[in-house]
Amino acid sequence: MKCLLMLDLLGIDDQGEEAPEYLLNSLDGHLPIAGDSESKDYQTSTIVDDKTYVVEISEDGGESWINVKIFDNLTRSWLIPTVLGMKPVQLKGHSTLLLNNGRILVVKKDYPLDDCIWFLEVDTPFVKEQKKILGTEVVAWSKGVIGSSPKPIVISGPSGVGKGTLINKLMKEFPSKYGFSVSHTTRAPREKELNGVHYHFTERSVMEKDIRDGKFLEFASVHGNLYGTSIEAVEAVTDSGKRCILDIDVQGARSVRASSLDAIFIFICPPSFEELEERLRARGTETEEQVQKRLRNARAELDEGRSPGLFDHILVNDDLETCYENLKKLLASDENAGTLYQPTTENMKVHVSHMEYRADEKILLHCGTNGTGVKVPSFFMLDTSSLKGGAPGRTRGLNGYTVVIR
Ligand SMILES: Nc1nc2c(ncn2[C@@H]2O[C@H](COP(=O)(O)OP(=O)(O)O)[C@@H](O)[C@H]2O)c(=O)[nH]1
Ligand SMILES: Nc1ncnc2c1ncn2[C@@H]1O[C@H](COP(=O)(O)OP(=O)(O)O)[C@@H](O)[C@H]1O
Repeated sequence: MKCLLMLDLLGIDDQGEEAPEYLLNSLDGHLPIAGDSESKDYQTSTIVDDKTYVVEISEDGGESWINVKIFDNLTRSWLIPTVLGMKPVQLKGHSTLLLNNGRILVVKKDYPLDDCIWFLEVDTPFVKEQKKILGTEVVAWSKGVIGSSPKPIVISGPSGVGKGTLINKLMKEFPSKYGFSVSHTTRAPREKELNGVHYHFTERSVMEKDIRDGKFLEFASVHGNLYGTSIEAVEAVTDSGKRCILDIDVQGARSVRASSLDAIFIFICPPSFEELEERLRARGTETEEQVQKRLRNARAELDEGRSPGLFDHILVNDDLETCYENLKKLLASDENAGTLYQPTTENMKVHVSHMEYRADEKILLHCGTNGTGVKVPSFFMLDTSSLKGGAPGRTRGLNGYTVVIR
């Protein structure tokens, strides 16, 4: 059984002949763990170069969880990888299909389309980078999202330049369009700052553990405190259909640039260093010592911010209203560059039972039942040709359409 499935993935059938037209990996092809016919445990295997990635579901007492292990076909030994990202839960079965970009498509059995598509990244740029950093085998999960999403906006600039002021204006004028990524920080709250609104104010030890557990898209030590953007902070805003705004320092912007998050990067400059100093003092939220530290750091940030390749746009915040108008213009032109695809919810109430690879990065999903549980054969063509993002967040940009068989 196991052997058969692997041959399927290679595009060869059990007669040793080339599989026609597409690869078929049926959800009915779950592999009961050998020697335990009563077991509700399942596994699928996918060969990528010298390695076989085994995704297995274990069930116990109504709970189910998913494990990934790797068989090294050269050394004939098992490897336990570091697993990053948000993983699927409550699986009743699954099927896997190798895509050509270091990702394995994992489809949960008997779930609606908007909750059944997952990606296990095994050889993407993000995973390669993490392998180097961690020195272990790495795999990373991300949830697939049908339809495109508005691009997040990263705003950086030295302390006191007016980032918060500009972002507040934008959120006030367009509350249903923009959402703020609430960062975590170890710094103490300022007067009037609310936990969960301006920041998640966090103990350093807790934040360090969450960083180790892979919950952060980026983090940096800024002015002596730890700041970081959790993956969920960004994805929750984007999932709600809003354009996510990140107010992060230049180091954080660099990390996001290197991540899979497809964002627009804006750097805010002061008209002069003297003006920056004046604004920072006039705000009156920092001690003199803290002001001095922020000003020292500002010089380096201004140099870095202007370095080529990091920021897409630089705005000078001299007159506030002028800068705000320029920011709005810039965001409007960027918005128009991409058309948003939103599939109808009707398409998304079906339950998937099989999948087949077709040409042009399209995958045909066989959907057995409709939303009311009535058995009606239906098909959904999943288009993976315009994927955006990926682990450790969401894989967005999936397109699709129902297929009518006449
Ligand atoms: N890398 C990173 N920087 C952040 C994050 N949140 C805030 N910052 C940056 O940390 C710096 C200090 O922020 P804050 O203490 O609120 O003071 P402010 O700069 O005077 O507004 C600013 O440059 C913020 O952009 C984050 O999640 N990640
Ligand atoms: N264009 C501007 N001209 C004068 N003061 C400004 C301008 N933009 C912001 N400010 C003021 O400067 C101070 C710092 O702005 P803030 O938004 O808190 O900066 P940041 O978030 O970048 O640290 C605030 O008191 C704000 O009211």
